[in-house]
Amino acid sequence: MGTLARIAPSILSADFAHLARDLDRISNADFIHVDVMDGHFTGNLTFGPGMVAACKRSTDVPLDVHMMVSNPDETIGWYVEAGADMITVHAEASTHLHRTVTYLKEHGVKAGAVLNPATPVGVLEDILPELDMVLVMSVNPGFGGQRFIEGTYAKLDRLQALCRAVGAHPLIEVDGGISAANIEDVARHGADVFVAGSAVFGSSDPAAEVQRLRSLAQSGIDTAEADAA
Ligand SMILES: O=C(CO)[C@H](O)[C@H](O)COP(=O)(O)O
Ligand SMILES: [Co+2]
Repeated sequence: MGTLARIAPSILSADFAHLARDLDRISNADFIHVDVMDGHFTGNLTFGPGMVAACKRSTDVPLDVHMMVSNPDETIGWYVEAGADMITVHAEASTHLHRTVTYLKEHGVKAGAVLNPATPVGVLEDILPELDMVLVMSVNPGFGGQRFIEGTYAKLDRLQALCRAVGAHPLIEVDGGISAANIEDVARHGADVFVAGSAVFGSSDPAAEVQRLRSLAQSGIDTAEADAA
């Protein structure tokens, strides 16, 4: 079987006053994407481990915790304890990425690294074989509802080439400005996990939007795999 498209709605665009209801509305998602921001690495402040633990109590969907924080090594244990299934840390913020990835694996948590739009894929070359996921930011981190940066397509191509060169097979997640208008193209360039905040929660039927995005992404993945065969 070929690669499966996975949709990770970002609760950054949920109604925080009705979080359990909104999590229920996306129970067909593949991951719940939790954007942790510290007001320092990003110009915005969002969730801490209490929110991750609350999500864990409210949904069976695996939690994909995106840590947009300075010095992630200092606080990553909080999110492991809170029940994160996958944690991604920014390459720009982590001074000991190999140690962090090793720590996560030892604690049974999937490990990923994130690249800001201006960070070249080459910085991950030596750690790629250890990673469960690479998250490519297609906006500058901090806020939902931003416009997708078109240079992401070429960056995904470079990441695919690097993965092939080192024999690594991480999931490739893309985050920021993903919608029905571009998800098929993003999938054609090698992504298989798609974060969508405003597109999902801006819809009157979030579950139907998750399904629509997944079908479009799957068709992009299938096209790319047929072209490569
Ligand atoms: O990490 C993020 C922002 O830093 C969010 O995950 C992202 O922006 C999702 O929101 P949208 O789909 O509305 O762009
Ligand atoms: Co995110």
